[in-house]
Amino acid sequence: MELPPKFVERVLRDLGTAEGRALCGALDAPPPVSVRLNPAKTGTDRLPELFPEVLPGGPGGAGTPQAVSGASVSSGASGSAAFSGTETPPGLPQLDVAGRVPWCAGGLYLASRPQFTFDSDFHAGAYYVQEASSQAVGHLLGGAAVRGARVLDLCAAPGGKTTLYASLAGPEGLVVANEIDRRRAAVLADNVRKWGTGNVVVTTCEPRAVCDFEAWFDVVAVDAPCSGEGMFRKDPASRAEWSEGGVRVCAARQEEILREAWRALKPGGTLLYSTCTFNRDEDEGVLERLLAAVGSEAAETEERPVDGAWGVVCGRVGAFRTYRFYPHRAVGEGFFAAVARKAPDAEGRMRTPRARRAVFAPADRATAAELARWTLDPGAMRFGTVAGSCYGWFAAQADAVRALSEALPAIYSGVAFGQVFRGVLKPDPALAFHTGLNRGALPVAELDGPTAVRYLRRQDIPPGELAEGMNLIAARGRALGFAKRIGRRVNNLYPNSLRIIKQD
Ligand SMILES: C[S@@+](CC[C@H](N)C(=O)[O-])C[C@H]1O[C@@H](n2cnc3c(N)ncnc32)[C@H](O)[C@@H]1O
Repeated sequence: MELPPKFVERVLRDLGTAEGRALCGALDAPPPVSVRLNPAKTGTDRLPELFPEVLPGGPGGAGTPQAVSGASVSSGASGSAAFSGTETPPGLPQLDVAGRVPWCAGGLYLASRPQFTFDSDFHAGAYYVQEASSQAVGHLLGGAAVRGARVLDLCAAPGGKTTLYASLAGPEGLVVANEIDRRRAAVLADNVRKWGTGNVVVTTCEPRAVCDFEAWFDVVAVDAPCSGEGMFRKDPASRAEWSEGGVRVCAARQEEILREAWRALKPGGTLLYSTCTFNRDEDEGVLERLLAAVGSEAAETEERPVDGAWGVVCGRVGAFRTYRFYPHRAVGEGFFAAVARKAPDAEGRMRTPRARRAVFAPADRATAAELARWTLDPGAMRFGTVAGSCYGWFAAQADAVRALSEALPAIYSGVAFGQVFRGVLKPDPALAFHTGLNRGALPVAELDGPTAVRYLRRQDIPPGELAEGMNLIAARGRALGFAKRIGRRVNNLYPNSLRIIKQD
C-alpha cells in the first residue's frame, strides 16, 4: 500500500524535499521492535540509569542528528552510565536484546520479533510490548517527579502509557486510566491487572465526565485519538484510513479533549499532550488553540533535558515545549509530545462531583484479617468489598478511589483479591499478578515452559508439581495465576478471557 499522495505532498512541502523524502523512506522500512520492562517484576530498578549516547547495535542506530531547517535539535544532558547494549537484563534470557531505548529506563530494542504469545513472561506482565518513541512520556514528565502524583490518563487504552505512569506513580500515587470505548477499556483493565501495581482506577466515560473532577490531578496526559500518520510503518492498513478530512475531524476532537483536560489539571500541575501523527494541525495547532482559549499566561514552561544523540526534534508553542520523534531520525515510530505546567496562580478550584451511588462496603474484621495474610504490606492497604468481591486499595489514595468510583463508571480499581468463603479467600486471578502478593500465603508451583503454555491455554496440566489445594502457578519465577489440585485432578483457574487461543 502506497503512502497517501496528499500526505506525501504535504510532508515534502512542510519539511523540504530531502527531509520529506527521508521521512517517507523510513515509513517504508521495517519497524524496530521494542518492549518496556516492568521494574517490579524484572529488577530493572537494579540496573544503572540508562541514557547512553549511542545505541550499541540498536536497530538503525540512533546516530547523530543532522541539522533540521526550521526546527531546533536540542542537546541537553547526555545522562550517566554507559552500558553495553548487548548486556542481557536479569531474568529475561529469552529476549534477544539489541540495545536500550535511551529515553526510558527499562526500554529495550529487540533484535527480532519473538512470538510474544508463547512467552510466559509476556503473560506475567514482566514487560509491555511498546514502541520506543511512546516510552518517552515518562522522561518528558520528569520521571521521578511523578512518584506519589495523581495522574489522569485521559485516552488510555490499550494501556501502554498507563502502565508506565503506574510504575512511576508508585503506591502513594494513583493513575486514573480512562477510555471512552468500552471494549477497549476492557483490554486496558486486563493490561492494568497484569502490570500488577495496584494503583490504577480504570474508568470508561467521555472525557467531560472525568474532567468534572476539576483541578484534581497533578498530571493530565492526553494521548489523543489522531489521524495516525506515525503508524503508517507499523500498521500499513492505517494508510488507507487517512484523509485530509480525517485530519480536520481529529484536530477538532483533540481541541475539545484538551480543553477538558485543562479543567482537570491542578494549578501547578503538568499537562502532557501527545499524538502519533506528524501534521501541524493536530499537533502545534491544537496547542495554539488551547492557549488562545485559556490565555497564554495560564501556562508555564517545564524544561526537560533531551540528548542530541536521541534524534528528537525540539520546538515550542508558547509555554509548551514540543518533541517530535521522526522515524528517520529517532529509533521509533512517529510521535509528537508537548509539555507545559498550568501556572500555580491560574484559575481552578478543586471540585469533586457528587457521588451517584455507594459502591464500597468496608470489609469486616475477619475478612480483612484473611486478606491481610495475602499481602506483603497489609498496613499500606485498605480492604473493602464491591458487589460481594474483596478489593484492596493503597491507603494513600483509597478516598480518591472511592470518590471516583462513586461518581464515574469504574470497571476496575486497586487489586481484586477475590471472595472469602467461610473465612478462606478464593483468590481472583488478578491477585496472582499483584506485585505485593505474599507468596507465603499458599504453595507455589513452578512450571516448565511447555507446561506453562498449556496452563495459559487453560488446558489440563499434570498434578506433579502442585500441592493439594490452591496453588500459585509460576513460570521462571513469575506468577501467572492459580490452580487447585484435588487428588489427581487439577482445576486450571486461568481466566477464559485471557487464555491463549493462537495455534503454534
Ligand atoms: C492513541 S490511543 C491511546 C493509546 C494509549 N494511550 C496507549 O498508550 O496505549 C487514543 C484513544 O483515544 C480513544 N478515543 C477515541 N475517541 C475519543 C474521544 N472522543 N474522547 C476520548 N478518547 C477517545 C480511542 O478509543 C483510543 O483508545
